[in-house]
Amino acid sequence: MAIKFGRPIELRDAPRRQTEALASPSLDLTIRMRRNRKTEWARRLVRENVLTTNDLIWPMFVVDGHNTRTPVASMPGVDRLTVDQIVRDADRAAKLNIPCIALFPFTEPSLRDEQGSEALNPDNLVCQAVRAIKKEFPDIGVLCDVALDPFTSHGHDGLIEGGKILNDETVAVLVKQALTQAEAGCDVIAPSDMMDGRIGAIREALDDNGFGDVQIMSYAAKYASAFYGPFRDAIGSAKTLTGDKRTYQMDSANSDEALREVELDIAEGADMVMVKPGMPYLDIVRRVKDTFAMPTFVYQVSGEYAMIAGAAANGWIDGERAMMESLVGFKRAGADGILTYFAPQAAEKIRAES
Ligand SMILES: NCc1[nH]cc(CCC(=O)O)c1CC(=O)O
Ligand SMILES: [Mg+2]
Repeated sequence: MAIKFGRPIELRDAPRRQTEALASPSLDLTIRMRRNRKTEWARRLVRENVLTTNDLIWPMFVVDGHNTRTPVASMPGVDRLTVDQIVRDADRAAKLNIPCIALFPFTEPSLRDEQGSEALNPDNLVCQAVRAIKKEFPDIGVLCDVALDPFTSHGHDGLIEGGKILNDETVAVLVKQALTQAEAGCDVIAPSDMMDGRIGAIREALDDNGFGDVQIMSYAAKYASAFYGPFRDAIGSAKTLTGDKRTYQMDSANSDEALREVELDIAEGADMVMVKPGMPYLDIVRRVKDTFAMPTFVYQVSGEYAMIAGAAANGWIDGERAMMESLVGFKRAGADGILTYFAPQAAEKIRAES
């Protein structure tokens, strides 16, 4: 229906109501969009997208020690947790009906080396946390990040030689890291490293080693982003990172390239794909969902969290409303689920409103 001056063109020549000269100007509108917004019940009735707790994946930071929660300065409200505290928050996640949690370690600097060897230690923090969570709460999903940056002295996701990140050599290590995590009981392997070919290599190794049921969520379209800053504080790689990650993570100017990345990861065996970061890349989420109809996830990363939480802490925005608006925005863009540090707060809000 075409509209001209507020009247459908089809009605252009229909007789208009005779309005006497009114004190206030009255537009002769057939269509008034505001009718559907007039009350809360009407808004609820026409609402197109809903955020539920089923949409949330809660990322957590693990640190060595006992019974300690250490705040991450650049992520107000987020702590690094010792394994016992991780189990406590897993309990909270279960009670809030959050389906899945994601684990990231803060590795002791003395355990970091050029090769990221600690990634392959079956008793590293992530593996300890996975075992502890799975023992208490076998029904909650546990997702583990595959990449070397929490374990390398240089803070890169892969092996380096002469300043260059090696692709194929790194993939061989990532495969071992994934097997180590699967052995510990991880449900979802989530490679965030952006090496080429790692999804296929990990899928094959999982299948060959009796882990055919372990899922892969690929960080398929992951951009080189300034929004990862607070995360690097949280895992302690911000200070040590040499250079940037632009030779392996995507250029933020690109969109078609994201589709090629996602297509390859699907072909290599990814069960779910992810776009990261979130808010500046909603167009990518929409294209990926429309093109592939895959379970599509989005990561609202640390810098996005920090922007909202930081502004809210200063009283500059209503943090709770900004949080919910940003999260439903991901649903509107086509995401099936969201990795977000707001997961517990959002779940509590959803529960309070239902
Ligand atoms: N493999 C690293 C990794 N896995 C998840 C994040 C970022 C998450 C966030 O910022 O919240 C990063 C950062 C990076 O690539 O440097
Ligand atoms: Mg790729």
